Amino acid sequence: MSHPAANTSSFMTDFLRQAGGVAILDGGLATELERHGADLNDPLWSAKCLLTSPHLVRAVHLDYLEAGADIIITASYQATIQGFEAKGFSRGDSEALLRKSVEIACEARDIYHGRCREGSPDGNNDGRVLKHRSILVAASVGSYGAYLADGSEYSGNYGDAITLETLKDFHRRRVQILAESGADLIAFETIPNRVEAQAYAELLEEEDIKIPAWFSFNSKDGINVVSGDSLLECASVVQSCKNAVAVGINCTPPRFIHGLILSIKKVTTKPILIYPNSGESYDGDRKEWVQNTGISDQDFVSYVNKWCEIGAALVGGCCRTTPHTIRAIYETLSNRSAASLSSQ
Ligand SMILES: C[S+](C)CC[C@H](N)C(=O)O
Ligand SMILES: N[C@@H](CCS)C(=O)O
Ligand SMILES: [Zn+2]
Repeated sequence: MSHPAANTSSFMTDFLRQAGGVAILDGGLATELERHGADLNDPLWSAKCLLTSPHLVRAVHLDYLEAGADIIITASYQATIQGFEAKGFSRGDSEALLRKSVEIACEARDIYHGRCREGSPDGNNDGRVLKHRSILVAASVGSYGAYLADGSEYSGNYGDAITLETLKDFHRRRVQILAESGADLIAFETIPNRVEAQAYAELLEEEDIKIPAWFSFNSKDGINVVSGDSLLECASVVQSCKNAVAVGINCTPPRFIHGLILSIKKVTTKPILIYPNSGESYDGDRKEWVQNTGISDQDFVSYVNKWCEIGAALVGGCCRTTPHTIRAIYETLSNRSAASLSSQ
């Protein structure tokens, strides 16, 4: 896709129109990597697979495309130049690893489009969605708290030493590299506080970043973002950012999403994105999810139509959701468009 800065205002609305009104995001990337045997108990978390198992990252992207995702999110959530350098990589190699996360996702998209061309004309594709369509690659940028690798993205409390300027400097080079990597947009995800959203917005402007971005916050009370900062203020920062093409919530329990969409709607005209986790909670010391607090795919998906009715325009899943979740969202939204067509 071509997307000079001048087109930013219509970038997402055009894409959503092509997708039939609602676009489907992928589900948990790290979750799937672990399910396939990857050990993510590492400061780089899922980005460790860029070093050890890029083929697995590509396979998981493909699984999500075949489940019906229109947008795939790269394995760069916890890929930072600082994190790679701490492992002994040079600056150049660290930057190359960031680019590699995007290359892997673009390869998966190419392979997928090849499979669509070869797909069976009778539509019998072993349960895979092989439908030629525009697919976006979103370059993930996890927060400073994610880099800390202790689950700090669920507290957002960075201490007084971390300022707007510190955060801009922390993210600057990474954002520049990802913006020039061939990705279609940047996904600022699991943003835990207002100052980090402000840092991203200012960086996009200062560095004259040429691709659009989405901003996605997380909440643990259904009212504010996890740090306790006002969601309305956070979403207003995004509303004022001209490169921002969507604003929303990820990695947050599904039961909170309805109220959060209603809040965001009060302060934005931008498309709203929603990709909740399963409702389980993360133990950052053990790098494990605490079970028994989550919900089933059926329960998750039972919320989807309602979220779209009240304004969600991009819907997927975050941690502990899988290609099954995305496939179920795909089915639900297909039934929804069929029903609205037959009632016209
Ligand atoms: C979104 S959380 C589950 C990511 C992993 C966390 N930053 C850690 O390193 O433990
Ligand atoms: N894109 C990341 C988000 C973590 S909150 C992942 O799915 O692993
Ligand atoms: Zn998540």
